[in-house]
Amino acid sequence: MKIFTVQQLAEADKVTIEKQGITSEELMERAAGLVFKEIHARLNNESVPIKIICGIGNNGGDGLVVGRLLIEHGYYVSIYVVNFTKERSRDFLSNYNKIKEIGAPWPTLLKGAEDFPELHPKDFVIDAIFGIGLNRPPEGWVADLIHYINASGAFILSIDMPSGLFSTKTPEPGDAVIKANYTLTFQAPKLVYYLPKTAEFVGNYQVLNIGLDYEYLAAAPAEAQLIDKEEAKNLYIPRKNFSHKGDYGHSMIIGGSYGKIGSISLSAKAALRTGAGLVTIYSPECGYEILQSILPEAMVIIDEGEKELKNIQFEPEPDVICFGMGAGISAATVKTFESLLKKTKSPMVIDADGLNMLSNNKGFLKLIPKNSVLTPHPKELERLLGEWKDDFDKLAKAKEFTNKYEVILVIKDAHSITVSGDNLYINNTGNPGMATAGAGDVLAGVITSLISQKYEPLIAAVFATYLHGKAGDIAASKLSYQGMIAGDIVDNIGAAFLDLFKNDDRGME
Ligand SMILES: NC(=O)C1=CN([C@@H]2O[C@H](COP(=O)(O)OP(=O)(O)OC[C@H]3O[C@@H](n4cnc5c(N)ncnc54)[C@H](OP(=O)(O)O)[C@@H]3O)[C@@H](O)[C@H]2O)[C@H](O)CC1
Ligand SMILES: [K+]
Repeated sequence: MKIFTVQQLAEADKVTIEKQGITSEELMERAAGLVFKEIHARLNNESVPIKIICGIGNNGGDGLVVGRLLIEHGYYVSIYVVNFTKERSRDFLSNYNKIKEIGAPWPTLLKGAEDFPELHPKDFVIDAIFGIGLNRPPEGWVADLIHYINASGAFILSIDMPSGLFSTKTPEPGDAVIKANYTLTFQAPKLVYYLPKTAEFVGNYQVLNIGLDYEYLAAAPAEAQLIDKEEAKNLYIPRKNFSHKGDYGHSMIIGGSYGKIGSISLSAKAALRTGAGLVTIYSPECGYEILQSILPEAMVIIDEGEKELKNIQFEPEPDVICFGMGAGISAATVKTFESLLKKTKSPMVIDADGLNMLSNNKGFLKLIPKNSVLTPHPKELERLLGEWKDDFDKLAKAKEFTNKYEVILVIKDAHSITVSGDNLYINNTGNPGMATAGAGDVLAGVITSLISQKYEPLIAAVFATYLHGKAGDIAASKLSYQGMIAGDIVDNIGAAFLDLFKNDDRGME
């Protein structure tokens, strides 16, 4: 699903009104009508006190429409208007008048802290103060009102955006931003729903399709792509009936050191479970017996170093090399990594200590084969890119980095983001149970395996991140967030593939 900028959504609004021959008020009625429908379906005429806090723009207008429809359906509703200015949007005003037309009392005007409504933990608060029109931080008593709503303990449903949350910057601690339990948003999710410092304000969310002009949206370049099952399914390459292991490539997993052999075994097992034809593990000598006994499906080549990699030499050349898990950063390992980078021509996957070595030796960056996939977690990313001001600055720096070195970055987080040039792919699978040792090693193995099966490196990165998260979700559904470990992610990669085609007649082919 495409994620658009606020400017694109405003433009889509205009185009829709023109092409569909409707008024902006009709579009508001349509959009807010969908919000009402969702609330009605959930509350099912329950007699919960509903308090709608409206601004004076179109977000407030949405709040008024929702209020009118709820009143007409017999709900117990109080509507408030935050009077931070005398200005009113046109569609706000016409819907303000409609409240009177249905015989309901006028909304209560809030002019300062003395007017704040009483709020109780059992109330259902609808936040319609600011939407995507926010253009400066809320101040004074309006900011206090936002803090007051947050502190009430009531259930908060935000319309379109939690009020006070900008679409292009992250709040500072203490800023006035509604902390929603749920957000109902129009047409497309917003980038801030997925970033570490902003997602917490959004709560759970749902996207309501308000029928904005399809042609405009299809042609508009996406700010980012959200990767869900539909998108992931389109990336899948079916396996041929007449094929052999050579068709699915040879992955080589290089890494490990004394006490950290488990990491490469997880990557290798993940590569096998993702469908690689052949997997070779290249390890220090101390890994030989361990790896041969725990993973009979993999071949093992050992380095001359007993406890660490010292002189990486192998034959034949694999289709793809994954480097770094558990490798350590000793001087000898750094040196042999440098020569590996110099002699490798095809895209690599670089993870963990491989990334640390790149950060410590920035001169290595230009040696990375084009189109390689780097998979840093936030700390590793910071070492690579330097400090950033906020999540937006981080993404700008990441784009610059991938452009400069012609590589692909998978920024691992709750919503991992794959960055390639100016393109962002936001993953929508995964869960907090995956914050566990070895989960990253598994991801590196999945990406490697897909590249060996001739997926383009960018597609491999995006698809692997989806599958890895889905495998984690399936593992968590059986074992809990706490009880799952990285090996369980590996064990459910197959189920993640099957899930792609659940309820689909075509099956996996
Ligand atoms: N296509 C769609 O997605 C549709 C969206 N709808 C809804 O419309 C809002 C956006 O409405 P808009 O009127 O543009 O803006 P807001 O309601 O978010 O804000 C209103 C005005 O408030 C002023 N403002 C901004 N920041 C502050 C602040 N910190 N303090 C005080 N005032 C502020 C600003 O006006 P100024 O002239 O004062 O600058 C805003 O314009 C969208 O989110 C949806 O809810 C439609 O209903 C349907 C289609
Ligand atoms: K809002």
